[in-house]
Amino acid sequence: MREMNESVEPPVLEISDLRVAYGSRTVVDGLAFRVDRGEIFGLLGPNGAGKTTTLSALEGLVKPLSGRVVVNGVEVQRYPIEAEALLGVQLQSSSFQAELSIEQIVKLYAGLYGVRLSRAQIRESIRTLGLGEELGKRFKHLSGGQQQRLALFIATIHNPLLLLLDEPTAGLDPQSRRTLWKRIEKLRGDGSSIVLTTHSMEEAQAVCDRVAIIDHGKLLTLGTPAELINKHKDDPEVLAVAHGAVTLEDVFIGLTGDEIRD
Ligand SMILES: Nc1ncnc2c1ncn2[C@@H]1O[C@H](COP(=O)(O)OP(=O)(O)OP(=O)(O)O)[C@@H](O)[C@H]1O
Repeated sequence: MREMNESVEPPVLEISDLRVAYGSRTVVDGLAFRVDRGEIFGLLGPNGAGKTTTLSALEGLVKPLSGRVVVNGVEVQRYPIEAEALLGVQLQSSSFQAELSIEQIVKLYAGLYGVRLSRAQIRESIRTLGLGEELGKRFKHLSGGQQQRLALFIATIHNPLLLLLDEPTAGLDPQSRRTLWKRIEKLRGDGSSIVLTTHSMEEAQAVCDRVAIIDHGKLLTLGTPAELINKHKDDPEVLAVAHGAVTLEDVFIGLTGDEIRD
């Protein structure tokens, strides 16, 4: 029982009954979950499950058929500008201006977000990203890992409360993945909450505090990786795909099936 005077922190993100359709096709179908302060929350699902669409609705980029998205008490649909200031979104590499240098890109986005950074501060941030040597390099000439590191930095330049990352480690080698995870965990340590998608169940099991597995736009299960393994380890569909100790990947495949999605 909570004490009467105990203060309860509002969730950083709360979505309820979220439904999104493209034309007549409903691709997010009644999703509901909450994310607390300092959580790394994984949104998992096969190709086409509705993960990116859900993130787009959280960002206010697509208009839901129904449901509410509330970021730290601010309803995204009603107060998009206020909500945007609380959100950090990692842009795809293709969204950056390929011909600009790293320094120009940092300056540009600092300006767009209204963050005042001196030239020395910009250079120092770029150095701490491990990109000091690449200061004048054009974005298009950076490696995939360097581009992802820069994209994560830009997404967090205004210290957002909630960070939305769509497959942040896709296509990266193990070294770059580790570096990026360390940065994500540091951001969590500094007080941000993170919602991310990944197709790596191993990563999700290792890094996410809680995960939601969705398919066909519907929530199938939600909890810490250990809770989900415990809850589903005796499901016949999970046992059928497990080799030895049940993993989060076994739970994922058991619940979503093993047929390939388009
Ligand atoms: N702009 C769009 N117009 C019409 N249909 C779309 C659009 N964007 C996505 N879809 C469809 O909506 C469904 C959900 O797509 P979404 O990109 O949200 O899935 P996802 O879980 O992120 O998949 P992936 O893991 O492949 O990135 C898919 O069937 C997709 O083809």
